[in-house]
Amino acid sequence: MVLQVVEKFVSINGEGRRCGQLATFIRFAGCNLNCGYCDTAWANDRKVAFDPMTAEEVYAYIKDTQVTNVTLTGGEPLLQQDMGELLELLSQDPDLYVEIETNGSVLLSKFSDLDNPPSFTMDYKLPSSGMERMMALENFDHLTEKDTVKFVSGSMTDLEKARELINKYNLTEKTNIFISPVFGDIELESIVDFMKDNQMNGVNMQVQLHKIIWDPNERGV
Ligand SMILES: C[S@@+](CC[C@H](N)C(=O)[O-])C[C@H]1O[C@@H](n2cnc3c(N)ncnc32)[C@H](O)[C@@H]1O
Ligand SMILES: Nc1nc2[nH]cc(C(=O)O)c2c(=O)[nH]1
Ligand code: SF4
Ligand SMILES: [Mg+2]
Repeated sequence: MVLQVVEKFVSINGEGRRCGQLATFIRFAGCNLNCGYCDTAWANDRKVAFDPMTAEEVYAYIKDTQVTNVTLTGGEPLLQQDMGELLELLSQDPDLYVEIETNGSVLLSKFSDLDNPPSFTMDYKLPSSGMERMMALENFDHLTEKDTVKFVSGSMTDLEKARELINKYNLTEKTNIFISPVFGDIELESIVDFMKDNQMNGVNMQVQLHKIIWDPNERGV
């Protein structure tokens, strides 16, 4: 079996806890969701061209970059059949900090037997994505202080839902929380106002940095 890699590159991470730091990105083909706002829908096309790579080849590429932060993304990376093998391999290298972006529909419990698990950045898909029904709420029980829940918000309804979930599942006590705008779809100030109005302590607002530096549709950055 192989991993289906649609692009791999070094850039600054434009999202998450290590935003602004160099990272090696590996983007995998295919996704089980179809979010209305998806900025990488091209990677989910059934006919997308991919590089078939073994876990060892992906690891060799990462080491070759000499960049120690790694972001595995997609598409939905946790749907790759050999992802367990890759995560196992990466987890044995103490020099690497590995993040994996995942869409909230794949059970994280499947990956809980790793000795040194990656940092999971798990989206909860809010109403404006059109995919909320696919969310596996039990994933909230598997997140730790190493992980992140991300709420990509495109409307006030989305923000309300994020607030409700943060409170209901006590998420600020368990893990890191980010609220990000669906790029270009919501007034940035309205997110800050919402956070102020609702005393959202311990929550980070974040705008995708790479979309400010480069053209928002640019690939490989
Ligand atoms: C393309 S997804 C790939 C990983 C995984 N499928 C997921 O959705 O988390 C990577 C991240 O980009 C975010 N994203 C996609 N389109 C976006 C947009 N138009 N504006 C802001 N964030 C977006 C997703 O919500 C996710 O957090
Ligand atoms: N620079 C940059 N940072 C990112 N952080 C997460 C990304 C992603 O697509 O998952 C991403 C991306 O595509 N580019
Ligand atoms: S889950 Fe991620 S890759 Fe899949 S459609 Fe949604 S944003 Fe795009
Ligand atoms: Mg992206």
